[in-house]
Amino acid sequence: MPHSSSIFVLGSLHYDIIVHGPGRPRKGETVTGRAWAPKCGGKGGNQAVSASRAGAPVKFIGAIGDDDFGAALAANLVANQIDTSALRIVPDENSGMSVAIFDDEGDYGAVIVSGSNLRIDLDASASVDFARDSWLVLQSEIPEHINLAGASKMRVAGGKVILNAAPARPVSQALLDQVDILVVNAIEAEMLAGVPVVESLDGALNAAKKLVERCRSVVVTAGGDGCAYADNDGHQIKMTAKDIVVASTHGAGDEFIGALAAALWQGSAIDVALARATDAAATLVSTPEHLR
Ligand SMILES: OC[C@H]1O[C@H](O)[C@H](O)[C@@H]1O
Repeated sequence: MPHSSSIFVLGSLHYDIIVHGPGRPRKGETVTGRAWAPKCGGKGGNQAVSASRAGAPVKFIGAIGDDDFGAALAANLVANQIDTSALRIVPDENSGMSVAIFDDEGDYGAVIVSGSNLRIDLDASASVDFARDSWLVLQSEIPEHINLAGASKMRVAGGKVILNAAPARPVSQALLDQVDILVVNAIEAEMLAGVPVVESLDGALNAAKKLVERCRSVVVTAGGDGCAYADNDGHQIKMTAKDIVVASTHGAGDEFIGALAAALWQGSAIDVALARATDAAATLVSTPEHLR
């Protein structure tokens, strides 16, 4: 494995506010919550931190506003040994942010405001030096044309591309043609496959087999059950997750993606990489937010 290669995460940074309350308020209602906590997030940021903690060198390509939230998001990347030389400050825009409201059952709903994440400028990031044996990790929280430009550039350089098509939105075939591994959950799989997907290991495998018509290889996650993989060489894997007590599922998919990318960058075979990703997500989900 050449030392010049890295994992590049091109994506979103959000300053997350996590609210724990009795549930989401209805129209016109004010409810009293139990606790709140700030957290550095965004699917891109979370995946970068996960990959770095799993032992890979990570460079982040993104954009923050010139505000305290942006400064905190950048500092969090640096604290996690992530190279921020391709992180741009957009002077006239707010940093991205998200509010997630958890109910007492541990389920949540969230609102994200993209802000500076919509202003990522790949061309202005002179320090983006994609190389052979590198991996590019993308999500669906930034404009698709930026994902497509990044994916095309990485493929030309001879590297590999992972697209976590989250949150659910349509993805063009032009982008999927540049992707080596597509990772989706059941909801995202339904949108991309155009058929209902049952959240179970068998449901995930069926969806992965269907989505291979659109992308070379596909991972469909199935929550606490694990995940399934299929590729256009006919390989299929069902990976069972270990039983855990759920503390919070917030960011579980991101932990999975980061660990998957790190394992693949380290040269692991896909079955080993999926096992590591599944374990990493289970560990995160069983760890209370304040201990992460
Ligand atoms: O996957 C969790 C992430 O999604 C949203 O982007 C939030 O910012 C949060 O950190």
